[in-house]
Amino acid sequence: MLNIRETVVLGWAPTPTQYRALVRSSLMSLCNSPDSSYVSFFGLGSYVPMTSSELPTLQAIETLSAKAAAALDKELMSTGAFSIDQLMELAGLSVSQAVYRVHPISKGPRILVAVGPGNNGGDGLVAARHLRHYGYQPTIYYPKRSKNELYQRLAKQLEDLDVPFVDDFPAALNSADHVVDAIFGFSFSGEVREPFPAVIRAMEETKIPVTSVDAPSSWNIEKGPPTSGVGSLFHPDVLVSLTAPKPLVKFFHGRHFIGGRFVTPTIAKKYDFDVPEYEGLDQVVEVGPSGQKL
Ligand SMILES: NC(=O)C1=CN([C@@H]2O[C@H](COP(=O)(O)OP(=O)(O)OC[C@H]3O[C@@H](n4cnc5c(N)ncnc54)[C@H](OP(=O)(O)O)[C@@H]3O)[C@@H](O)[C@H]2O)[C@H](O)CC1
Ligand SMILES: [K+]
Repeated sequence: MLNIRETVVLGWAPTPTQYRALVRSSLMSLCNSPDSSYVSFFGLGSYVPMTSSELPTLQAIETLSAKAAAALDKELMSTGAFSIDQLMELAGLSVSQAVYRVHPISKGPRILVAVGPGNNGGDGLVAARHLRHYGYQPTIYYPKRSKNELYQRLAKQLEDLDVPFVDDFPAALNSADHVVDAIFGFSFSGEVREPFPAVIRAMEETKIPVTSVDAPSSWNIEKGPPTSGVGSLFHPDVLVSLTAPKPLVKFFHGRHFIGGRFVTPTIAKKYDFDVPEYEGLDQVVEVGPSGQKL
C-alpha cells in the first residue's frame, strides 16, 4: 500500500524558510512511514515519484555558505558587540561538550587535538582546556603557531595546566583514544599545504574516532571531500557545526552536532536559518540528516 502525503497550498507563496520547513516536515513524516513511496511538493501540482533508496539523498538541512559564515562572524563582532575571545570560548566549549557526549572519559582519557593556524585552531585550543578541566588528558599538535596574542594566551593557559604539545602527529596518534580535528574551518580553500597533508592522511587511515570542528579539514566548504588525493578518504565520525551547518554537511554521514550558542534570533533570521533548540545548559544539539533535533 502506498502512503501518499500531500501538502495543498493555494494562493500562498512561502518564504524560503517556510518552504524549507515544509519540505523538511514532509520528509520527516515520510521517513517515519516505512511504506511511503511518493512525496508531493506543494506548488508542483503533481507527485514526485521516489524509491526508498532515493530518500536519504534528499536533504532539507539549512546551511550557511563559507561567504555567509564569514559575514555572520564579522557581524557578530561589529553590530553584535561580541569579541573574538567570547565567540571562540563558546565555540570551544561546544566542541568540548560534543566530545564529552560521544566519548565519555570511560572510553579513554587521551584526546589528541590537531590545531590549525586560524580561528578553527583557536576553537581546538579552547576545547582542549575545557576537556582538561573535565578530567581528560589532552595533547596538542600545533605546528604553525600564530603570533597573534589571543592564540598565545590560549596556548599559555594549556601549558599552565601541564598539557603537552607534540611535534609528531602520527606518533601521538598511537597513544590517543580520540582525535579533535581543529585544523581548518570555513576559511579553508584549495589543496592542503604543508605541513598538514601528512596529518590529514593519518586521520584518513586511523581507526581512532575523529571529531571535526566546523568542517572536516581538507573538505571544500561547499562541495565536500576532494574527489582525489589528500582528504578524499577522510570521513570523521563526528562533526560539530558552529553557528549553522555548512553545505559540506550533505557529504557527512556521522554524528552531527550544532554548537555556538550565541546567535540572536535577528541574526538567524537575516541569514535565513533556525537556531536549534538547546536544552538546559547544553552548548550543543545533536541533529539528524535533515537537521531535525535528535
Ligand atoms: N561564528 C562562528 O561560527 C565562529 C567560528 N569560529 C571558528 O572560526 C573558523 C574560521 O576561522 P578562520 O580564522 O576564518 O579560518 P580557518 O581557521 O578556517 O582557516 C584559516 C587558516 O587556514 C589556512 N589555510 C587555508 N587554506 C589552506 C590550505 N589549503 N592549506 C593550508 N592552510 C590553509 C590559512 O592560511 P593562509 O596562509 O591562507 O592565511 C589560515 O591560516 C570557523 O570555521 C570556526 O571554527 C570562531 O572561533 C568563533 C566564531
Ligand atoms: K576542522
